[in-house]
Amino acid sequence: QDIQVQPSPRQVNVTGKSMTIPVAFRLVGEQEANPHAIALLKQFLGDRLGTEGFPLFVGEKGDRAVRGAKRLIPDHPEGYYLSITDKAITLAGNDERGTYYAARTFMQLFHEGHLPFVGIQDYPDVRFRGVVEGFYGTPWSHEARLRQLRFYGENKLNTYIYGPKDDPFHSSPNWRKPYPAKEAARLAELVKVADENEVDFVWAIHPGLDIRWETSDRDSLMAKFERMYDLGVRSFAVFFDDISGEGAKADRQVELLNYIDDHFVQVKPDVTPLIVCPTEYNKGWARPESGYLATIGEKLNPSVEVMWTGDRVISEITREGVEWIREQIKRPAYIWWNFPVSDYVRDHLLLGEVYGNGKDIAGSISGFVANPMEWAEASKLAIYCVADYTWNMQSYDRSRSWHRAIRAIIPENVEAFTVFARHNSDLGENVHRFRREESVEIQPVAERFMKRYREGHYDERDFLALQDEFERVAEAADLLLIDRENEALIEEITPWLHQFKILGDAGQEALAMIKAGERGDRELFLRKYNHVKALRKRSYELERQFNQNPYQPGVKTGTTVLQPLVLDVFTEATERFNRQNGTDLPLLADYSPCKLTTNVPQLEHLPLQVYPSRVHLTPLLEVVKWPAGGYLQLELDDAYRIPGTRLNFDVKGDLSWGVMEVSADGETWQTVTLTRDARGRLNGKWEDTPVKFVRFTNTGEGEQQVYLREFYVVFSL
Ligand SMILES: CC(=O)N[C@H]1c2[nH]c(C(=O)Nc3ccccc3)c[n+]2[C@H](CO)[C@@H](O)[C@@H]1O
Repeated sequence: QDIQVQPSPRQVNVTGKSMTIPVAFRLVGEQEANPHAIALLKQFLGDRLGTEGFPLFVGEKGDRAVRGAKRLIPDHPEGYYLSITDKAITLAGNDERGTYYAARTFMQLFHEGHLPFVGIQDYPDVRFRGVVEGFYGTPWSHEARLRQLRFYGENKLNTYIYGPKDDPFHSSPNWRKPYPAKEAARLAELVKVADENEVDFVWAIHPGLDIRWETSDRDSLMAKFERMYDLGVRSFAVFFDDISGEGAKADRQVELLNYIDDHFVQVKPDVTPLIVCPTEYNKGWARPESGYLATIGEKLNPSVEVMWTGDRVISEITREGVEWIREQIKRPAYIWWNFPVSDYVRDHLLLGEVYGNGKDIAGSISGFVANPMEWAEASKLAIYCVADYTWNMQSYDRSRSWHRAIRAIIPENVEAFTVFARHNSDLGENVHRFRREESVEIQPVAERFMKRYREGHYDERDFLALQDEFERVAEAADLLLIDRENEALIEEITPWLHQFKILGDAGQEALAMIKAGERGDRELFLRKYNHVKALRKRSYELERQFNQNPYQPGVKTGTTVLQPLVLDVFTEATERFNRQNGTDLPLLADYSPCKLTTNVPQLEHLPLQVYPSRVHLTPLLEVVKWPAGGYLQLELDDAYRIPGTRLNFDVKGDLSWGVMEVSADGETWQTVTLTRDARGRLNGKWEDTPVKFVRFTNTGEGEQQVYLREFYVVFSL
């Protein structure tokens, strides 16, 4: 009998027998047991609960109701013993949270009108498990946070750290100020719901950007913690990440932290250990010569938890890595795992499996919290898997957990969401060089197909497999776009679903180009060719319309395997068509809002990096010989304001020989004033009237030799 419990329990003894769910239950131990566990059971059992009925014994170790199970309760924090027999049900916690978790497990055992006869002894590997809302970008909404806390209760996660970088009352400028009444009331509600779900609501403060090491700021911080305590907060953190200067000084930080610990945490009867995110929070940044970590290890009160992101800011957590930091800080590290956070790849969704962290780290860490995406519902896939991983590492199975997560999050559209998540998991190139697998199953088929297609003899089975995958992509997008069971999730991912639909259609049409070309059906080929180009333009327009942000605007999907495959098939099929028909159809499927024309030979084939609201010329390493009268012109697909142009030719002295101009019609031109910044770059802007053309011309007498270090144009409607 497959007992499926999330997270995977440690020890399960099944008899293979079960009973029909009793029509009535009788709670025994209600007065002594964890009231949240009792409330949960009452809500779940509803009118099955009465004074008569099948006995359900609930309580903590030492309570009368479960004294018979005392020896069977695991002696671990949050551990529990659960037993279902034909005589009675026992839910016995080693502590209050253990009882709550026993109730959560009990609820999962109801299956198709039956309850299995089972004995479970269970407890978590990692002491503190959960989420740190610690990303840059739009903080989660209040409703999203409420849903998160209930999700953590369902998945035995016991920690939520509130630390959104862009909350001005968490960080600068208002960390010293109390929250306004409305925000304060919302935080109080979050604390209440967290408590009901046995989650520690940890309020974090991020003072380091402008803290002054004076009594006044220390008192401001203590006062803020008192305000948060009045709202019900019983767990606190101080984040010193991503700061420099005065705020980054280890001895000052330690002095403040020890003061808080001594005069607030240790004084209050019900506050959990203080947590700090240090400034040197990963090994890549740790500088032994700075003595920063040594100061933390030697001088910071041992009761203070110290966070750590691993060998790098974004990295997999290894046994070697956690042992190293444990030596430095003289205590087990409290892991801040930067996944599935996507605030540095905001155009991507990270919906893939949770993998790469050691299964042997439990004994060397005190906590493990995941930093999620700004997309709260979409982050639940990874959070569900982190709950499974941190509860029972040895039994963690990345694929099993991921599939279960999808079924838990969107049970009515499992297949469609599985297809969608499979192709939305890698980050693409990024500043942290952190990558994830994507499109794993179809990748070898795609690679083999393209190789053999280019060689002139692809396998029809590969063709059909790819066609089937693109059909599934298109189907999945449409099914999910009409899904109403998890509207909050669909609302978050809708831009990506539209992009996914376009990808599915474009893939099918690109493959149809191959068949049309093979049959010599020119008319059909051209129809498919034009359809793919239209789809790519729609994709571009969608990128400009949704998810606009100053960092990675736009909507990327299938970027590791499927998108490149569409472009490769399109190009190869078009090249063959051109050869067979003596035509010169452009080979690029990608729509570009910008066309480059120039009479400077070295710039003729310069690739453009086109983003939803700016276009960059690819820098050149060699010297560019720019003749007198030489020009470089960008023609945009529409009329735009040009809030920013920048060029850096790395030339000393002024650029009096050149002029930057704009035009609405390509006939009448206006000069753009360029000002040199501290780094010698020339910046300009044109916001008076929308223009379609931007050009730079050598209006001097002779050839100029420059380095094309940087040339970009920012445009906005
Ligand atoms: C501890 C930590 O990761 N802090 C922040 C953080 N900091 C960084 C940096 O890369 N910080 C950095 C890099 C270079 C120079 C200064 C700061 C990444 N992240 C996370 C992912 O983007 C972000 O969500 C998080 O708030």
